[in-house]
Amino acid sequence: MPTYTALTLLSSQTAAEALADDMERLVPEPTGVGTTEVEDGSGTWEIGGYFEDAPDQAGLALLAQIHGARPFAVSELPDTDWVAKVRRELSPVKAGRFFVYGSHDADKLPDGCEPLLIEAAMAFGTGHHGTTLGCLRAIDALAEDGFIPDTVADIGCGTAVLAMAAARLWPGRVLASDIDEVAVEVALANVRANGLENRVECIEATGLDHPVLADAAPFDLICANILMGPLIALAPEVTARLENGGFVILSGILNSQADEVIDVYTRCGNNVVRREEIGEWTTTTLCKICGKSV
Ligand SMILES: C[S@@+](CC[C@H](N)C(=O)[O-])C[C@H]1O[C@@H](n2cnc3c(N)ncnc32)[C@H](O)[C@@H]1O
Repeated sequence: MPTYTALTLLSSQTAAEALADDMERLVPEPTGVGTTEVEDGSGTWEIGGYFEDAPDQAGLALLAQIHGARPFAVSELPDTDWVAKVRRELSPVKAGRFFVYGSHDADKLPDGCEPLLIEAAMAFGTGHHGTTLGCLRAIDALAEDGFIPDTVADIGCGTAVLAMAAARLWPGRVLASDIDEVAVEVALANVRANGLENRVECIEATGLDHPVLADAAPFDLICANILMGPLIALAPEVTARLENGGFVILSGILNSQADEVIDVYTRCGNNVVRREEIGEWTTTTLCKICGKSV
Protein backbone atom coordinates (compact mmCIF):
# COMPACT_ATOMS: atom_id res chain seq x y z
CA MET A 1 0.00 0.00 0.00
CA PRO A 2 1.45 3.43 -0.90
CA THR A 3 1.88 5.64 2.15
CA TYR A 4 1.00 9.34 2.18
CA THR A 5 3.88 11.60 3.08
CA ALA A 6 3.35 15.30 3.73
CA LEU A 7 6.35 17.61 3.78
CA THR A 8 6.13 21.10 5.19
CA LEU A 9 8.62 23.39 3.53
CA LEU A 10 9.65 26.73 4.98
CA SER A 11 10.23 27.99 1.53
CA SER A 12 9.00 29.91 -1.47
CA GLN A 13 6.39 28.58 -3.86
CA THR A 14 9.05 28.21 -6.56
CA ALA A 15 11.26 25.97 -4.41
CA ALA A 16 8.26 23.86 -3.37
CA GLU A 17 7.23 23.41 -7.01
CA ALA A 18 10.78 22.53 -8.09
CA LEU A 19 11.00 19.95 -5.29
CA ALA A 20 7.64 18.46 -6.23
CA ASP A 21 8.81 18.19 -9.87
CA ASP A 22 11.97 16.41 -8.77
CA MET A 23 10.04 14.01 -6.59
CA GLU A 24 7.68 13.16 -9.43
CA ARG A 25 10.74 12.44 -11.56
CA LEU A 26 12.59 10.41 -8.92
CA VAL A 27 9.93 8.46 -7.08
CA PRO A 28 8.65 5.25 -8.68
CA GLU A 29 4.98 5.63 -9.55
CA PRO A 30 4.03 8.57 -7.35
CA THR A 31 0.43 9.71 -7.33
CA GLY A 32 -1.02 13.07 -6.50
CA VAL A 33 2.21 14.97 -5.83
CA GLY A 34 1.20 18.59 -5.39
CA THR A 35 1.91 21.85 -3.60
CA THR A 36 -0.40 23.89 -1.40
CA GLU A 37 0.08 27.07 0.58
CA VAL A 38 -0.28 26.59 4.34
CA GLU A 39 -3.17 28.79 5.46
CA ASP A 40 -1.41 30.68 8.24
CA GLY A 41 -0.22 33.64 6.18
CA SER A 42 3.45 32.71 6.72
CA GLY A 43 4.27 32.02 3.08
CA THR A 44 5.01 28.40 4.01
CA TRP A 45 4.36 25.79 1.34
CA GLU A 46 3.62 22.12 1.69
CA ILE A 47 4.25 19.43 -0.85
CA GLY A 48 2.66 16.04 -0.50
CA GLY A 49 1.79 12.90 -2.38
CA TYR A 50 1.45 9.13 -2.21
CA PHE A 51 4.77 7.36 -2.42
CA GLU A 52 5.69 3.66 -2.66
CA ASP A 53 9.24 4.63 -1.73
CA ALA A 54 9.17 8.04 -0.07
CA PRO A 55 12.46 9.95 0.02
CA ASP A 56 14.24 9.58 3.36
CA GLN A 57 15.30 12.53 5.53
CA ALA A 58 18.79 12.81 4.04
CA GLY A 59 17.47 12.60 0.49
CA LEU A 60 14.86 15.26 1.15
CA ALA A 61 17.39 17.51 2.86
CA LEU A 62 19.60 17.18 -0.21
CA LEU A 63 16.75 18.00 -2.59
CA ALA A 64 15.88 21.00 -0.43
CA GLN A 65 19.50 22.24 -0.59
CA ILE A 66 19.56 21.93 -4.37
CA HIS A 67 16.43 24.05 -4.68
CA GLY A 68 17.39 26.59 -2.03
CA ALA A 69 14.68 25.60 0.47
CA ARG A 70 15.29 25.98 4.19
CA PRO A 71 14.85 23.06 6.66
CA PHE A 72 11.41 21.56 6.77
CA ALA A 73 9.26 19.34 8.94
CA VAL A 74 8.59 15.87 7.64
CA SER A 75 6.63 12.87 8.85
CA GLU A 76 8.38 9.55 9.57
CA LEU A 77 10.01 8.11 6.50
CA PRO A 78 11.55 4.81 5.41
CA ASP A 79 15.29 4.31 5.34
CA THR A 80 16.44 4.08 1.70
CA ASP A 81 19.64 5.48 0.25
CA TRP A 82 17.99 8.50 -1.28
CA VAL A 83 21.16 10.57 -1.27
CA ALA A 84 22.70 8.19 -3.81
CA LYS A 85 19.48 8.22 -5.82
CA VAL A 86 19.25 12.03 -5.89
CA ARG A 87 22.90 12.34 -6.87
CA ARG A 88 22.53 9.81 -9.67
CA GLU A 89 19.49 11.55 -11.09
CA LEU A 90 20.91 15.07 -10.96
CA SER A 91 21.46 16.37 -14.49
CA PRO A 92 24.56 18.39 -15.42
CA VAL A 93 24.26 22.17 -15.86
CA LYS A 94 25.80 24.23 -18.65
CA ALA A 95 26.43 27.89 -17.69
CA GLY A 96 28.46 29.92 -20.15
CA ARG A 97 31.66 27.95 -20.66
CA PHE A 98 31.17 26.04 -17.38
CA PHE A 99 29.83 22.49 -17.14
CA VAL A 100 28.76 21.54 -13.60
CA TYR A 101 28.38 17.79 -13.23
CA GLY A 102 28.34 14.89 -10.76
CA SER A 103 30.78 11.97 -11.07
CA HIS A 104 28.04 9.83 -12.70
CA ASP A 105 28.18 12.21 -15.70
CA ALA A 106 31.98 12.29 -16.03
CA ASP A 107 31.73 10.76 -19.52
CA LYS A 108 29.50 13.60 -20.78
CA LEU A 109 31.93 16.54 -20.66
CA PRO A 110 31.45 18.66 -23.80
CA ASP A 111 34.61 19.61 -25.74
CA GLY A 112 36.13 22.93 -24.70
CA CYS A 113 34.07 23.37 -21.51
CA GLU A 114 35.46 24.33 -18.10
CA PRO A 115 34.46 21.33 -15.94
CA LEU A 116 33.29 21.73 -12.33
CA LEU A 117 32.75 18.42 -10.53
CA ILE A 118 30.22 18.83 -7.73
CA GLU A 119 28.55 15.93 -5.91
CA ALA A 120 25.28 17.14 -4.38
CA ALA A 121 25.91 17.43 -0.61
CA MET A 122 24.77 19.51 2.34
CA ALA A 123 25.89 22.78 0.82
CA PHE A 124 24.17 25.02 -1.72
CA GLY A 125 25.57 25.36 -5.23
CA THR A 126 25.08 22.55 -7.77
CA GLY A 127 24.39 25.04 -10.57
CA HIS A 128 20.69 24.18 -10.76
CA HIS A 129 19.46 27.25 -8.87
CA GLY A 130 18.89 30.51 -10.78
CA THR A 131 21.26 32.40 -8.46
CA THR A 132 24.24 30.07 -9.02
CA LEU A 133 23.52 29.91 -12.73
CA GLY A 134 23.36 33.72 -12.86
CA CYS A 135 26.71 34.09 -11.06
CA LEU A 136 28.44 31.55 -13.31
CA ARG A 137 27.15 33.39 -16.36
CA ALA A 138 28.31 36.72 -14.89
CA ILE A 139 31.82 35.29 -14.33
CA ASP A 140 31.79 33.97 -17.89
CA ALA A 141 30.76 37.40 -19.21
CA LEU A 142 33.64 39.13 -17.38
CA ALA A 143 36.09 36.63 -18.90
CA GLU A 144 34.52 37.17 -22.32
CA ASP A 145 35.31 40.90 -21.92
CA GLY A 146 38.98 40.06 -21.26
CA PHE A 147 38.92 40.77 -17.51
CA ILE A 148 41.73 38.98 -15.60
CA PRO A 149 41.57 39.45 -11.80
CA ASP A 150 44.61 38.86 -9.57
CA THR A 151 42.53 38.31 -6.43
CA VAL A 152 39.02 36.88 -6.13
CA ALA A 153 36.78 36.37 -3.07
CA ASP A 154 33.67 34.16 -3.10
CA ILE A 155 31.68 35.19 -0.01
CA GLY A 156 29.01 32.61 0.95
CA CYS A 157 30.76 30.00 -1.17
CA GLY A 158 28.52 26.98 -0.40
CA THR A 159 30.00 24.20 -2.55
CA ALA A 160 32.73 26.66 -3.74
CA VAL A 161 31.26 26.45 -7.26
CA LEU A 162 31.97 30.14 -8.01
CA ALA A 163 35.46 30.11 -6.48
CA MET A 164 36.34 27.04 -8.54
CA ALA A 165 34.90 28.66 -11.67
CA ALA A 166 37.19 31.67 -11.08
CA ALA A 167 40.19 29.39 -10.47
CA ARG A 168 39.49 27.50 -13.72
CA LEU A 169 39.58 30.75 -15.73
CA TRP A 170 42.21 32.89 -14.06
CA PRO A 171 45.65 32.32 -12.54
CA GLY A 172 45.30 34.61 -9.48
CA ARG A 173 44.57 33.98 -5.81
CA VAL A 174 41.03 32.75 -4.97
CA LEU A 175 39.47 32.75 -1.50
CA ALA A 176 36.19 30.96 -0.72
CA SER A 177 34.44 31.66 2.59
CA ASP A 178 31.20 30.68 4.25
CA ILE A 179 29.52 31.31 7.60
CA ASP A 180 28.54 27.62 7.81
CA GLU A 181 31.24 25.13 8.85
CA VAL A 182 29.54 22.25 6.99
CA ALA A 183 29.60 24.29 3.79
CA VAL A 184 33.31 24.97 4.29
CA GLU A 185 33.95 21.20 4.66
CA VAL A 186 31.97 20.52 1.48
CA ALA A 187 33.81 23.34 -0.30
CA LEU A 188 37.18 21.83 0.70
CA ALA A 189 36.14 18.38 -0.52
CA ASN A 190 35.02 19.83 -3.87
CA VAL A 191 38.18 21.88 -4.28
CA ARG A 192 40.24 18.70 -3.75
CA ALA A 193 38.02 16.61 -6.06
CA ASN A 194 38.65 19.20 -8.79
CA GLY A 195 42.43 19.27 -8.18
CA LEU A 196 42.24 22.95 -7.19
CA GLU A 197 43.59 22.63 -3.64
CA ASN A 198 46.60 24.77 -4.51
CA ARG A 199 44.40 27.44 -6.06
CA VAL A 200 41.37 27.93 -3.78
CA GLU A 201 41.65 28.63 -0.04
CA CYS A 202 38.51 27.76 1.98
CA ILE A 203 37.77 29.78 5.11
CA GLU A 204 34.97 29.88 7.70
CA ALA A 205 33.97 33.54 8.07
CA THR A 206 30.98 35.83 8.38
CA GLY A 207 31.00 38.27 5.51
CA LEU A 208 34.53 39.62 5.04
CA ASP A 209 35.38 39.34 8.72
CA HIS A 210 38.54 37.19 8.69
CA PRO A 211 42.25 38.15 8.84
CA VAL A 212 43.07 36.18 5.66
CA LEU A 213 40.34 38.07 3.78
CA ALA A 214 41.60 41.36 5.22
CA ASP A 215 45.21 40.60 4.18
CA ALA A 216 44.26 39.53 0.66
CA ALA A 217 42.23 42.72 -0.03
CA PRO A 218 41.78 44.72 -2.17
CA PHE A 219 40.07 42.19 -4.43
CA ASP A 220 39.65 42.58 -8.18
CA LEU A 221 36.49 40.48 -8.04
CA ILE A 222 34.08 39.68 -5.19
CA CYS A 223 31.20 37.24 -5.73
CA ALA A 224 28.45 37.20 -3.11
CA ASN A 225 25.40 35.01 -3.65
CA ILE A 226 23.84 35.43 -0.21
CA LEU A 227 20.49 37.15 0.43
CA MET A 228 19.26 40.75 0.32
CA GLY A 229 19.70 41.46 4.07
CA PRO A 230 23.38 40.45 4.40
CA LEU A 231 24.20 41.89 0.96
CA ILE A 232 22.90 45.32 1.98
CA ALA A 233 24.68 45.14 5.33
CA LEU A 234 27.93 44.22 3.58
CA ALA A 235 27.77 46.94 0.88
CA PRO A 236 30.21 49.46 2.48
CA GLU A 237 32.74 46.76 3.42
CA VAL A 238 32.53 44.94 0.10
CA THR A 239 33.10 48.26 -1.71
CA ALA A 240 35.98 49.19 0.59
CA ARG A 241 37.67 45.83 -0.06
CA LEU A 242 37.31 46.13 -3.86
CA GLU A 243 40.13 47.44 -6.03
CA ASN A 244 39.25 50.61 -7.97
CA GLY A 245 37.79 49.38 -11.25
CA GLY A 246 37.16 45.96 -9.67
CA PHE A 247 33.87 44.09 -9.99
CA VAL A 248 31.34 42.67 -7.55
CA ILE A 249 28.81 40.03 -8.62
CA LEU A 250 25.70 39.95 -6.40
CA SER A 251 22.94 37.34 -6.32
CA GLY A 252 20.45 35.74 -3.96
CA ILE A 253 18.21 38.74 -4.70
CA LEU A 254 14.56 38.35 -5.69
CA ASN A 255 13.70 40.37 -8.81
CA SER A 256 11.42 42.54 -6.69
CA GLN A 257 14.37 43.38 -4.35
CA ALA A 258 16.97 44.10 -7.02
CA ASP A 259 16.47 47.87 -7.35
CA GLU A 260 16.86 48.35 -3.59
CA VAL A 261 20.10 46.33 -3.39
CA ILE A 262 21.55 48.00 -6.48
CA ASP A 263 20.67 51.43 -5.10
CA VAL A 264 22.66 50.73 -1.90
CA TYR A 265 25.70 49.51 -3.86
CA THR A 266 25.45 52.47 -6.25
CA ARG A 267 25.42 54.93 -3.35
CA CYS A 268 28.56 53.21 -2.01
CA GLY A 269 30.36 53.96 -5.28
CA ASN A 270 29.64 51.19 -7.79
CA ASN A 271 28.05 51.25 -11.25
CA VAL A 272 25.86 48.46 -12.66
CA VAL A 273 27.47 46.92 -15.75
CA ARG A 274 25.27 43.82 -16.12
CA ARG A 275 21.94 42.58 -14.80
CA GLU A 276 20.15 39.30 -15.52
CA GLU A 277 16.94 37.72 -14.28
CA ILE A 278 16.67 33.92 -14.15
CA GLY A 279 13.23 32.87 -12.91
CA GLU A 280 12.50 34.93 -9.79
CA TRP A 281 16.19 35.70 -9.12
CA THR A 282 18.34 38.64 -10.21
CA THR A 283 22.12 38.56 -10.57
CA THR A 284 23.96 41.81 -11.10
CA THR A 285 27.57 42.83 -11.75
CA LEU A 286 28.78 46.24 -10.57
CA CYS A 287 32.10 48.02 -11.11
CA LYS A 288 33.71 50.14 -8.41
CA ILE A 289 34.06 53.67 -9.69
CA CYS A 290 37.73 54.65 -9.69
CA GLY A 291 38.63 57.31 -7.18
CA LYS A 292 35.31 57.54 -5.32
CA SER A 293 35.96 57.28 -1.58
CA VAL A 294 33.60 55.13 0.49
C1 LIG B 1 22.75 30.81 -1.81
S1 LIG B 1 24.12 30.01 -1.12
C2 LIG B 1 25.34 30.35 -2.39
C3 LIG B 1 26.33 29.23 -2.60
C4 LIG B 1 27.22 29.40 -3.82
N1 LIG B 1 28.07 30.57 -3.70
C5 LIG B 1 26.40 29.51 -5.09
O1 LIG B 1 26.48 30.54 -5.76
O2 LIG B 1 25.68 28.55 -5.41
C6 LIG B 1 24.52 31.15 0.17
C7 LIG B 1 25.65 30.71 1.08
O3 LIG B 1 26.01 31.86 1.86
C8 LIG B 1 26.27 31.47 3.18
N2 LIG B 1 26.08 32.69 3.99
C9 LIG B 1 24.91 33.26 4.37
N3 LIG B 1 25.15 34.42 5.04
C10 LIG B 1 26.50 34.59 5.05
C11 LIG B 1 27.37 35.59 5.57
N4 LIG B 1 26.91 36.67 6.22
N5 LIG B 1 28.71 35.43 5.41
C12 LIG B 1 29.21 34.36 4.77
N6 LIG B 1 28.42 33.37 4.26
C13 LIG B 1 27.09 33.49 4.39
C14 LIG B 1 25.33 30.31 3.44
O4 LIG B 1 25.81 29.48 4.46
C15 LIG B 1 25.29 29.62 2.06
O5 LIG B 1 26.25 28.59 1.99
